[in-house]
Amino acid sequence: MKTFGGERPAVSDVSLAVRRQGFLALLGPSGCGKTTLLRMIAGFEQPTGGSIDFGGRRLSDAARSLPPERRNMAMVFQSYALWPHMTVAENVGYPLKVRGVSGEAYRRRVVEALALVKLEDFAERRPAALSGGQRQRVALARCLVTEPDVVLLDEPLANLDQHLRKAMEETFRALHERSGATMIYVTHDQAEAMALATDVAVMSEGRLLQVAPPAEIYARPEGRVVGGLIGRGNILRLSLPEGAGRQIDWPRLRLALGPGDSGSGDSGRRPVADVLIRPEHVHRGTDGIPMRVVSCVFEGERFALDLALSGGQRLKAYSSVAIDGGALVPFVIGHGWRL
Ligand SMILES: Nc1ncnc2c1ncn2[C@@H]1O[C@H](COP(=O)(O)OP(=O)(O)OP(=O)(O)O)[C@@H](O)[C@H]1O
Repeated sequence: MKTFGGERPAVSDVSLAVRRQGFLALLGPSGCGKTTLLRMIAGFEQPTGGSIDFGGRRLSDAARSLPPERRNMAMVFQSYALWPHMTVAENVGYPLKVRGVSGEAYRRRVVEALALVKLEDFAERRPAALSGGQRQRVALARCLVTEPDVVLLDEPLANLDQHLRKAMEETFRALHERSGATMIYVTHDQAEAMALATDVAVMSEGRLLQVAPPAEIYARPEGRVVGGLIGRGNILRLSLPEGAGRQIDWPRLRLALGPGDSGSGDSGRRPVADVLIRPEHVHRGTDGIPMRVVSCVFEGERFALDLALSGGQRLKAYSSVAIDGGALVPFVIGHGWRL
């Protein structure tokens, strides 16, 4: 828990076990407390309640806190904070100098760290002569040179363009495999989190909502916030019979969407539930129910459809062919997930 004196704590009720050598992505909207949690793990902030342990050792609680330099962790920030007057090799070697490493050991470790991020040929350049992605890789090498147990990354790709982000994702994945470090990665980009992480933790308003591997959190999100944040899809309000389970199949969905309810969910006869429908589970089919195609947008590899149900609720779907806007077409929903 961390309170800065405001009414609501920046972080509260976060109980989280990070898998050793795992890659945990901390995901959530702006201001939800991701950075504060990361800074507490690093030792830059002290919790006002609760505690943080690492490998059986207490790092901090409200009474005391081990200083950051004694945690064997390294943090990479959004702004790379490289020293402009130093070469790439000098920037990377700086943390070793501070620790009193010199001579052959110093040279070997700088070369190894530069090789990890594939910047061996740039050792003598100054940061000003590098691209954004290369600068970020220098910052990464500087953080890995001390062989930290834990690498903390605060939106490290936020300042890069879309193309570079993709390339850097590859770098992160490879680095995670080769370095053996446990990584904790803050982002508000869910696609990035899903692509990189072994586990995704979703936060909202200072609280931890769910922690699970990417495929698990995508298929079985808990609640509207996680369902709305992870992947694409729509949340329908549907009246379902008691004990319908979490995975709702097409016969049940058809009944809930059928004449009478019309998908409005306000029949008043049965409890109303939030059901997440992924676009890849919505298909054209003769045994489907008619939906109005509101728009059909070409996305390169496919068309993205916006569909309106008779009760007014909306669905996304994909199609390999274009469908005229305004057409009334039967669609089947393979299954949905009750949130
Ligand atoms: N030093 C501070 N003093 C007072 N309030 C703070 C401080 N640091 C953070 N907060 C508040 O704590 C809350 C969580 O902030 P935090 O930076 O952890 O969010 P975040 O999820 O990392 O957001 P973003 O994605 O925008 O960086 C916010 O309401 C913020 O205003």
